Amino acid sequence: MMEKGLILDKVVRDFGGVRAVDNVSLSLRPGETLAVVGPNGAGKSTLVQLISGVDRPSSGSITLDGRRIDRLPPERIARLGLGRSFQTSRVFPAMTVWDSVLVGTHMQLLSNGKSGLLDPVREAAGAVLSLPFWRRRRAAQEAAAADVLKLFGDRLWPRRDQPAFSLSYANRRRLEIARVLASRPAYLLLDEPTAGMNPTETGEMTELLEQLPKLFPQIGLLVIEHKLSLVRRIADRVIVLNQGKVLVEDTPDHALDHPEVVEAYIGHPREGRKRSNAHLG
Ligand SMILES: Nc1ncnc2c1ncn2[C@@H]1O[C@H](COP(=O)(O)OP(=O)(O)OP(=O)(O)O)[C@@H](O)[C@H]1O
Repeated sequence: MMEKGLILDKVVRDFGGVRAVDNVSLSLRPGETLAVVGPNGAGKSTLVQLISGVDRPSSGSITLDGRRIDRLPPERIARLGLGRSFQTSRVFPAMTVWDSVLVGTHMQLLSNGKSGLLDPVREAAGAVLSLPFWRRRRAAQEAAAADVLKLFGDRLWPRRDQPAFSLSYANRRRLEIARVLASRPAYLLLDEPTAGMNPTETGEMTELLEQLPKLFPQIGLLVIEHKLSLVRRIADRVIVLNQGKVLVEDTPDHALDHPEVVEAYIGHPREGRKRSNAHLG
């Protein structure tokens, strides 16, 4: 039977003499939020690149819903249902907020298509002649785009006609997440979603991430994040990486209060939870 989930089995990535990812096994199931944390150089970014197909493991395997993906290019992996955001925002600068999110809804069509491609003649005819199938689909896409933009409160919806380049840094990051959400991925990989955000913006993003499993109950969320207070709030499970290896895998409180984890983060074992919280959020 097909095993549902994103599954890494003994994944290794060597760069010359440096083993950036060392025998990492993990699984993310539909409906689950998994956070991956670790100090600088732990291998988090390399892991993201491997899962999303930007880089290939030196050994080991990665499967998505039973299908090997570790030799597939990123766009194929995206069409199989893995959406991702980047550490720095990657939006189309001249496109409006609205059109950017509509592009996301279009990605969903591609991943639903059997071959991953739409019939160009039918599509062109639909658009030029405004055929019923095309109008119906367009209306559904517009409704989906509006729903996703409204998830971000008044941050994006009132700015929907603005080009992405005119947005603040935080709004560009929100837009990137909105676009990938609009593609309705089965699994969503968020690479430091609050990087560069101030405490208010981080708080809003935390609330949104808390809401996502309620809004999209089947989505599997994999979040790479430095802010451990956010991780404590959103994650069902936490994997702590250190020097490429899985140091601990547990519930947030157990994982983040584990003495080895505290030591890996701050260089010495902590003396009490209160003190560790000051460092570990
Ligand atoms: N392309 C590369 N060539 C050589 N070494 C690399 C390469 N990419 C990563 N590394 C090394 O692999 C190790 C893990 O790096 P990685 O960027 O994955 O860690 P990280 O946990 O994402 O760190 P940070 O939190 O600082 O982003 C580091 O020692 C890094 O120097």
